[in-house]
Amino acid sequence: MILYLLHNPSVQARCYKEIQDVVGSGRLPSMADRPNMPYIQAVLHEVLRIANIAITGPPHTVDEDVIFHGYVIPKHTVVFANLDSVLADDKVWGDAGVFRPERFLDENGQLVKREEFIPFSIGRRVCFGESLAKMELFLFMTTLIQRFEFKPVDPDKLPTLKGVLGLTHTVSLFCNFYRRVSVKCLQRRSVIPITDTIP
Ligand code: HEM
Repeated sequence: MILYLLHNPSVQARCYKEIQDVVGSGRLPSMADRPNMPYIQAVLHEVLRIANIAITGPPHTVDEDVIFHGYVIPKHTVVFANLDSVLADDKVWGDAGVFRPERFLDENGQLVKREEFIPFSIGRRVCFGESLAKMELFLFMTTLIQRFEFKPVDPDKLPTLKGVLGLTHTVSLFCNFYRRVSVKCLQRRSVIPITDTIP
């Protein structure tokens, strides 16, 4: 998410404004704030869609012969579900390659559920940690954006959005964290240590 915020400073600014409007600077964001922060939720959805970390999910096998779209998949064949075939499909999203959080908002600015949003897969083996992951992402990102502004190390050269495909789909990121003035208002025990540049 930090990488996409570096590339989209106006999105970062709008996230910060929503945090200021709903939480302010005097306390930490909590899960009780989440329903009141549709824009940040839309940004998280868009990051999970466009930068899906588990493109195929783990391997599964079919436990009986299956005919799928005219193809015979014999019993015990190892199969991978290509989640990106939906998450990055222009026929579904129109402009799948574009980072556009608004696609998850309705005309009133409220979060909309899209059945094609499947970064955690679907069905019986859907990700066991989906709720936990969404909660962690919300709390981590709102807390970080409340305290820091993310800026590229070299303003003339943004880090690449191109991912590295391995067991998971990942990126390498170098970025500067600038402490926001408002952080002074937070209680000391809630201040986290920082370094200027994170790998
Ligand atoms: C952004 C974060 C995460 C993403 C995108 C993600 C995505 C996925 C995907 C695509 C699968 C494969 C589902 C399938 O086989 O069809 C999966 C499985 C699984 N995930 Fe996650 N996951 C995330 C975080 C977590 C976390 C935080 C936990 C646990 C604390 C977790 C626990 C699991 C488990 C246990 C399975 C296997 C479920 C099963 O086979 O029944 N995941 N996840």
